[in-house]
Amino acid sequence: MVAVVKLPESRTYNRQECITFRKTAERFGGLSNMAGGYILNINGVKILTSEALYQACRFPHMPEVQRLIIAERSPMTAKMKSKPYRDNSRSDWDIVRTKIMRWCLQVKLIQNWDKFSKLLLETGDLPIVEDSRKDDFWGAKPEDEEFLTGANVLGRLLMQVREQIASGKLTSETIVQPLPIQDFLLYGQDISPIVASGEYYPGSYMRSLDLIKSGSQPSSDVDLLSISKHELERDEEGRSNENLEKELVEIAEFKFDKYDSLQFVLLPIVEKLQESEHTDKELAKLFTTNLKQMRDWLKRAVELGKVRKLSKPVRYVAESQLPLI
Ligand SMILES: Nc1c(N[C@@H]2O[C@H](COP(=O)(O)O)[C@@H](O)[C@H]2O)[nH]c(=O)[nH]c1=O
Repeated sequence: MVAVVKLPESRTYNRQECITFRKTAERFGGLSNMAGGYILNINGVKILTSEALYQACRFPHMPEVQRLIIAERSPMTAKMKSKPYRDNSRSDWDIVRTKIMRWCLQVKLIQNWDKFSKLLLETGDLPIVEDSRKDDFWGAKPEDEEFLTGANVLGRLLMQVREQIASGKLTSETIVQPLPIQDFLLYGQDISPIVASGEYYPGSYMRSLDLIKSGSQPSSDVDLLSISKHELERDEEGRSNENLEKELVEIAEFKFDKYDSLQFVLLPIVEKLQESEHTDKELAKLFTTNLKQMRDWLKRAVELGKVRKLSKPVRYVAESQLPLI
């Protein structure tokens, strides 16, 4: 069955009454996905522009193509890199692309809060329009000197995000949740919740995904913890409630603060170290993060008494060999 995608209606904008942008060097050029200076970090992967992120989202099933796109320094070249593979974009691309674009903008905002929120708010309450020579879906095309016509979906999403800032729905502390769609992946791994600092939470996060997908979006660490509790109740795999209760206690004892959200990070690392000892380099590779980030996490795990650091050579092992789950 072929899904029929309803296209948003086209509108006409008077240039004099709008904020328009075409080139990134213009006054409001930072609103463009092509704008540099808004670095993103997804699952520990540095991505130079929201354009590269958006294009990479086409290919969750082709991590090698994602790598080609993300490796490009120029956003336009990143977009060009995706061109030969476009026919292989995820099969529901036309249905999900607008949601994905909104998510990309939210990530751009959260990880570049000061600069991007300021720019968005400087647009006041004027319509925002991407002035595009050829794209009247994301932008609007000039009719003449005065008017532009198009669906202007990017401009409308930017206005939505602006509204979310003004209403306090989005703040610098917001955790942007991954979209509740199938195969929302970067380099073969589920995309994790996004925070300003770019820290990410592999492993245990997976356990919350079913609930996110079922429509119950966790909004805080507390909610995510309670998800583990739900999981606990509906576990049918023979895992005893007692052990799962223990997991919850273990998680709670990590004493997270708002930015830590360490339950997502440390638990899988500790689990790994219960199987066997590992060096920090091995762990960084296993959890696809950089060495510095992994060392920070290990330091914290050692402080919390969950992991022991061994020397000569330096390696790590879980303090407790008891299964957490
Ligand atoms: N077509 C165009 C821009 N449009 C941008 O391209 C992105 C969407 O790409 P896609 O949906 O893959 O065609 C999105 O960020 C939109 O704003 N930008 C530019 O500088 N120059 C262009 O020629």
